[in-house]
Amino acid sequence: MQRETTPQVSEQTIPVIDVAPFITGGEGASDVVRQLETAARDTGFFLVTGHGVSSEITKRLYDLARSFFDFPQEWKVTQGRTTDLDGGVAFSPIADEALAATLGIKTPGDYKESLNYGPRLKGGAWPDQPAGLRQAFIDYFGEMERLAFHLRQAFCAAIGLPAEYFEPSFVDHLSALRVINYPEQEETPLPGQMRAGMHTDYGFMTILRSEASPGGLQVQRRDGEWLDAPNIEGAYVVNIGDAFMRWTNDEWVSTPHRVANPPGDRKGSARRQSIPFFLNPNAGTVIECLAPFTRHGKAAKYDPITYGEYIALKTSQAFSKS
Ligand SMILES: O=C(O)CCC(=O)C(=O)O
Ligand SMILES: [Fe+2]
Repeated sequence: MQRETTPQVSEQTIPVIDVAPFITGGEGASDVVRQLETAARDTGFFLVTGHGVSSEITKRLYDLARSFFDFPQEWKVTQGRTTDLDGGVAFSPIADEALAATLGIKTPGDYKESLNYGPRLKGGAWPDQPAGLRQAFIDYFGEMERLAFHLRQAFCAAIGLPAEYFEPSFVDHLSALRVINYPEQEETPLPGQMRAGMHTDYGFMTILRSEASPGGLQVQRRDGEWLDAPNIEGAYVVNIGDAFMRWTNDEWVSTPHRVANPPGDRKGSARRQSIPFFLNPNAGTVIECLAPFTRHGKAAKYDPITYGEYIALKTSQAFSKS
């Protein structure tokens, strides 16, 4: 389904899509594919329900990460600070990262702290408390891999590619799982400082477990206005990343988003914890305009690049905030 014109801004919302008919292969699967495609072209953001992700595994990771963040700062900063272990953990303290730097915008570091893990990413030794933290990351990572597999297959159906087209790119994939704690803000943030500055995600797609809170996820519309992402219990927010946008010749969009500060009167009651899973292909994957996006005489906008080269560039930008 090819769209001829840019949608009117007023049509731009973040749809909620029940993906169960696609996953189970039932009636309505093609309707799911159509809804996903429309969302991926219009805002690049949608919520999914009917995804089959275990609520027990989600809750276990949420609760254990929360216990970790409750430990004193002096102890946390000694955890996961080396980078010599595949599948280790990395702790990133408040203001360590400024996401807006990836868009060339200079801001103070984001008002958040996070725990980061990927089976093929380097990190440090896991803390011995809270017990079960590592296993909770591993189990949730598995849940995300399963949902991501179904979504990739649906994307292939939407684009007109064989269902398994992307699978070689996800052998030994470089995906990352992050739990983010946005603490209550006792003090007024520095000028320009946000919970997470405006950015796009780097990779293929992100699957986010969000949380309703004053000061939450906002998505930028084409006219520059910010939409609050809806919060639906048990739903996941999915968005297209830059690498996939490039793969589709910019037809599927990676949309800027940010996490707003809580309003002044809610500073002390606005802790928020989110869990993004960044789905990334393996380093050798060549990102090169997919054939269906050069139909009708359209030219590929970008040269081929390996994902390894691409991610190295993006990451170095995010951590150079001075
Ligand atoms: O916490 C959120 O809701 C979004 C975080 C985010 O966009 C990111 O870490 O890339
Ligand atoms: Fe993001």
